[in-house]
Amino acid sequence: MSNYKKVTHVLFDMDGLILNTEDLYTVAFQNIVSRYGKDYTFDLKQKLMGSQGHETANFIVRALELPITPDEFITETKEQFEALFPDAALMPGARRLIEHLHRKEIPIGLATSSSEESYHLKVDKHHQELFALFPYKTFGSSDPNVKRGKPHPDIFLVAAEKFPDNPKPEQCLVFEDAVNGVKAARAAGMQVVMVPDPRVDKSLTEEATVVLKSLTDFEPKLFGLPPFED
Ligand SMILES: O=c1[nH]cc([C@@H]2O[C@H](COP(=O)(O)O)[C@@H](O)[C@H]2O)c(=O)[nH]1
Ligand SMILES: [Mg+2]
Repeated sequence: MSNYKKVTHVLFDMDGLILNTEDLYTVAFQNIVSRYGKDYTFDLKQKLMGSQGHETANFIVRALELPITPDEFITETKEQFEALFPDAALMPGARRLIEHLHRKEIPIGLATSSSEESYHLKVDKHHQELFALFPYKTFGSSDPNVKRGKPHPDIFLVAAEKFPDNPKPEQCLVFEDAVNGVKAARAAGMQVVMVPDPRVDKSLTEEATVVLKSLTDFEPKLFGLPPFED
């Protein structure tokens, strides 16, 4: 018997999963903390991936003992993001999977911890057509219904409620790159396909239902979704 349960709806994380914005966050944050002689290590980054903007600012200012306020940190990030995010590239396999599910009329939703403003910076220049395929979008840092960032389940529960036919959590499959995102999806009662950064320690990927090196390796049939035809 298969360990995987059939799903009918799919929710996508964005940063580091559809778009390679994680490398850009690393550059942006390193540029800022370098001004104060600090390092934005992967260990610190992992703790922040999936959190909301204000949570990130509070955490990083405290963790690195920066001599600025969280609001000042947010102001500094804006300049970096405006320079870096418009040229964000797609992750391998993201376009093929999203277009496939759309073509097969599987309901898909976006569940990003980004703000709506940050979403537009990342998408408007090069990726509008692809993201137009998502009829339902949830922006964690902008949506008052998403009270807490990942690893809390709030965002996936709010995102699932947007589907008009009210799927149960177990009918939803989540795609995530981050440890906090996987925890959030599991806490919401959903199965989750994880495509982690290769630097993530294996012991931190164990909560995922499936762990893949790339979205190109995903087999929809495992979860009762229509197979690729190419
Ligand atoms: O190096 C970082 N990556 C990502 C984040 C946070 O994670 C969110 C993206 O999470 P997700 O992939 O779950 O949408 C970003 O909006 C940002 O707040 C961060 O703070 N630092
Ligand atoms: Mg992500």
